[in-house]
Parts: sequence; C-alpha cells; structure tokens
Amino acid sequence: RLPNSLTEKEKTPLQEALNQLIRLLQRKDPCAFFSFPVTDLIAPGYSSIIKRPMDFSTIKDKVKKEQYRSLDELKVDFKTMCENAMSYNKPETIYHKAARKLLHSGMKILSQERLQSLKQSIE
Ligand SMILES: COc1ccc(Br)cc1-c1nc(N)nc2[nH]cnc12
Repeated sequence: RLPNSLTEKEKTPLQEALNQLIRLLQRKDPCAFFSFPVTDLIAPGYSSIIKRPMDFSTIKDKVKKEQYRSLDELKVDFKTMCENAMSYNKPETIYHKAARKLLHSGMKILSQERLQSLKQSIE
C-alpha cells in the first residue's frame, strides 16, 4: 500500500540510527540555536556569507527523505552546521561559543568508535 501522511512509512535501520544520533546531538543545543535555519532577519547577510547553511530541521528532513547514505554523511552536515556559526559569528559571541561547545560534544557522540559499532548493528 502507498505510504501517505496518515499511515507512517517504516524507518530503515539507518534512519533509526541517524535519528538516535540526532536526538543525542540536539540535547547539546539547549538554547535551540541550531534547531532551525538561520534567516537573514536573525543574522544580517547570512545567506550571502554562508555557502552551505545547515540546521537540525534540515538534517531531520534529509533523514526522512533518505538523503543520507551513511552515518558519516551526518557527521559532515553536523560539522558544517557548527562551523557556519563559528565563521559568521565573532569568537566572543554566544553563538560562536555555543557552536564550538556543540561541535566538541558532537565529535564525541559521532566518534569513530560509536559510528563503527552502530554500523555493525545496521548491517
Ligand atoms: C536559528 O538561529 C538563531 C535562532 C535564534 C537566535 Br536568538 C539566534 C540564532 C542565531 N543567530 C546567529 N547570529 N547565528 C546563529 N547560528 C546558529 N543560530 C544562530
């Protein structure tokens, strides 16, 4: 039967693993600075300065659309998201500091050991 918004589509093991990692990562963003795309209204000139905008809502959308082929691809988008904030915002701002802290804790959550063991559970 065709999946539609009323009936949910089963999630693949990869999607389950990705969502589990995203939940852990989002807990490290208590101010929710990274929950939604940065707009030019919030951050003047952002869209012309930042070439690859990324945020958790976009990441979750990519999971839903099966646009991640591996756990490592999540790590790339997560790093981009943090690095964007660290390049647009000056080092003394709360956003730069939040991004650096998030990146640091995220690298532990997305460590090679953890990804390796998750990969084995997906095979
Ligand atoms: C979605 O972004 C925000 C939402 C609410 C608030 Br308050 C600030 C931001 C935000 N502001 C700036 N300058 N740089 C960012 N990098 C990631 N978040 C941000």
